[in-house]
Amino acid sequence: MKVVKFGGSSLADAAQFKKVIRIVLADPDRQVVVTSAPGKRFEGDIKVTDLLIKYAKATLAHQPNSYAEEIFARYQEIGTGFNVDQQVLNDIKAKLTALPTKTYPNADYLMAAFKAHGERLNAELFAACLNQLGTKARFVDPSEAGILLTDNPNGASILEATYTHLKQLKYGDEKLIFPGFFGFTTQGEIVTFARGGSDITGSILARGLHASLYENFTDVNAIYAANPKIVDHPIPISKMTFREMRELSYAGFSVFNDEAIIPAIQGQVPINVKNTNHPELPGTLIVPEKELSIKRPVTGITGSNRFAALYLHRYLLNKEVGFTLKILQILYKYGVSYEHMPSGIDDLTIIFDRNQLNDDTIHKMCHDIQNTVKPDDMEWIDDYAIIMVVGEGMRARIGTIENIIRPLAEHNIAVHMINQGASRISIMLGTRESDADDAIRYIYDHFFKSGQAAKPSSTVRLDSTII
Ligand SMILES: Nc1ncnc2c1ncn2[C@@H]1O[C@H](COP(=O)(O)OP(=O)(O)O)[C@@H](O)[C@H]1O
Ligand SMILES: N[C@@H](CC(=O)OP(=O)(O)O)C(=O)O
Repeated sequence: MKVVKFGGSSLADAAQFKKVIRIVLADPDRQVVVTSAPGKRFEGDIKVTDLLIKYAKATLAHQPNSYAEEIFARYQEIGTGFNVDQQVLNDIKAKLTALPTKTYPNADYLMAAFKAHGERLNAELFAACLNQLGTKARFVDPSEAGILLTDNPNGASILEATYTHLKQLKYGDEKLIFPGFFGFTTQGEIVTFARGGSDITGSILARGLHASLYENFTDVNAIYAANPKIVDHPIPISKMTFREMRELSYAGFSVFNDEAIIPAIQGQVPINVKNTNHPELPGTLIVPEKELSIKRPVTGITGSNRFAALYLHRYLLNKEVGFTLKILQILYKYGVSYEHMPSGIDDLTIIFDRNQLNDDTIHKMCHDIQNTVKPDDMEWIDDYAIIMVVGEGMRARIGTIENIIRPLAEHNIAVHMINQGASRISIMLGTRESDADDAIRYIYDHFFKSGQAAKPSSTVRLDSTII
C-alpha cells in the first residue's frame, strides 16, 4: 500500500484535480490519499490557506468581509468541473459561512480551525469527485482516524497515541481521502501543524499504516541540489538519505516540510517526491541509506534567512563553570529555544529562529544576559543567514570545508561562523542575509559545475570565525 500526498499546487483547480485523479487511478496500491488546500494557480495567485487566514483575521476584528464567497469560488470551480452533486457544494458553502458562528477557546484556536478547513473541504470535494467518476472513495476525518496532536493551535506536533489509533483503520475496499495539515487535541479542538504541514500528515499515515512508499506529489520534477529560485537549472537529486533531507529541509528546501521526515524515518518508509505535471519522471527517492559517492561529496546546498544570532565574547570563557547554564536559564525564563550554539575558547554564538522572537523578548533577554554573565562583548545580529552544505559523501572526503570556503573568499563574501555538524554530513555557515543567495550560487558552481578536485588552499577571509 502507498500513501500519496498532493500539495496545494497539484490541487489548485479542476484541471489539476484531473491530473491528480489520473495519478491515483494509475496504481491500485495508491489507497490512501492526503490532500492540501487549493494552492496557487499562477504566479501572484493567493493560496486558499492564506485566504482563510485573512478570513479569520477579519472575523476576529469584526470586519464585514466577503472571504467566504471568494474561497467558495475556488471549490465551486473544481466541483463544477466534475459535475459533483450540488449538495456537496452547498455543504462546502455552509461550512465556510458557519466558521465565524462557532465558538473557540480563543483566537489561536479560531485561526487553526479556519485554516484547517482549506484541507478539510478539499478532501471532501476530492472524495466526491472520485465517487462521481465511479471510484469508491471515502473522506476520513482526522478525528475518526484518531490523529491526536499537542495543544499548540498553530504549530502542533503528533502525539504517539495516534499510531495506536491508526492500527484500527481499515483500508482496501475504497480509496481513503485524508485532509492534511490538522488534527485534534485530546480536548477535541482542531489544531494545525506549522505551514506546509500536510507533508507531515502524509508521513504520519505512511508510518502508522505501514505503507511501502510515501509518494509526495508537488510542482517540480525532483528535489534539486539547490533551490531553483536561486540557482539556474540546478541538477535533480535522484536519491538522497533521510538524514540529508532532514538537514536540507531544516534550512530552506521548502519542497518537503522539515518535520515531515521524522515519522517516515521512524517507520523506515521511503519517500518519493514527484511532479504531478510529469508523473512519468522518477523524481527524488529518499531512503534510509545510499551508497557513498566519492565523486560527488555534496548532495545539496541550501540557505535560510529565518535566523538571528547573539554573539558573546568573554576571556577565559572555557574555564568558567556554569556560563552556558546561566544563559540557558534566561532562555528558559522567556520560553525561547535555540537552534545552534557554536563556541570558541572565549566566544559563543547562539543562533535563534527569529519566528519565535519579538522585539520585546529580544530586549529583555539581552538585558538579563548582559546583567547576569557580564560578557566583555555582546552583539545581537539580526542580519544573519545560515547556509547548509549537506552530503553523506563529505564523511569520506578530506578538504570539503576548504572547497566550500574558497569560492566565497574568492568573491569576497564574509563568513561569520562555520560549524561542522556532529552528524558529519553537513557544514553550516553564517553569512549576512544579503550574501546568502550569492554564497549558495558560488558553492553550487564550485561543486556541480567546475568539478571539485581539491585545489591547493588559498588565503581565506573569515570574519569572527568560530569553528
Ligand atoms: N531544492 C529544491 N528543489 C525543488 N524545489 C524547491 C527546492 N527548494 C525550494 N523549492 C520550492 O519548493 C516548491 C514546492 O514546494 P511547495 O510549494 O510546498 O509545494 P506543494 O504546494 O506541492 O506542497 C517548488 O515549487 C520550489 O519553488
Ligand atoms: N495548506 C497549508 C498546508 C500545506 O502543506 O500546504 P502545501 O502542501 O500547499 O505546502 C499551507 O499552505 O501551509
